[in-house]
Amino acid sequence: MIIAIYNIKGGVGKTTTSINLTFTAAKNNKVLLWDLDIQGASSYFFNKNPKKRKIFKKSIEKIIKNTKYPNIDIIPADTSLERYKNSIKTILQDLKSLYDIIIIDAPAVLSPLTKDIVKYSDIVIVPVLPNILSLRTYNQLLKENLNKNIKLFVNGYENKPTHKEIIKCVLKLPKSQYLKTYIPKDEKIEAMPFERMSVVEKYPKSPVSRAYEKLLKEII
Ligand SMILES: Nc1ncnc2c1ncn2[C@@H]1O[C@H](COP(=O)(O)OP(=O)(O)OP(=O)(O)O)[C@@H](O)[C@H]1O
Repeated sequence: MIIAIYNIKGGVGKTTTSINLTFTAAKNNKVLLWDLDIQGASSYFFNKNPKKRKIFKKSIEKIIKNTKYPNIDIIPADTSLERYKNSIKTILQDLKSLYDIIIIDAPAVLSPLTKDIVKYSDIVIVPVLPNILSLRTYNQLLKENLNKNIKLFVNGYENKPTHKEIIKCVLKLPKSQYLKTYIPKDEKIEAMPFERMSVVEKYPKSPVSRAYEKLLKEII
């Protein structure tokens, strides 16, 4: 199954979600995390730096890196994303035969590449912050009509009136457009990059880790 984590808007939790879902999924599945964001934030968690790579000189399998986690492989960030032009569909088909779950950390732009990722993924999950503007950007993405399985979920939820209002707005959307699991705002998440560790790994029984488990279940 290919799960793309994407939003046109930046800073909404795409990398945070990619990393934590990767570790959650890896408990029972062989997982590939493909860091398609040139900033390389997901790669950073595995001590990998973005590279300029000539993908067409090598098959996709050759650029996959093992990690110290037996169930997690990664394709680290690549600064020359134009190399994937017109080839995403075939690449994803090839990768699908090698892994149970492929998680794509996609960049916050609406480009031919991200449109292809959205189009050829089995599900696109869209982290939205609990505010109206974030919901509005999600609608912009839906209007592109790229995939019928594009679902938002709220990230960074706090138990306060404005956030409760946003949840009410989400629950009024057609069921096909949202995941009902939301991820709470948690300081442990902000600390993740300091230790290059996911919260799921470090605090497996915390409410936020349980929320990621629930989110993955809902996705699958
Ligand atoms: N649920 C959460 N609770 C607390 N902090 C969070 C949460 N989700 C994300 N953050 C913090 O918000 C910031 C942005 O998150 P992240 O880097 O995952 O977003 P992004 O969408 O990948 O950003 P970019 O568009 O720059 O790639 C980070 O500092 C992260 O630690």
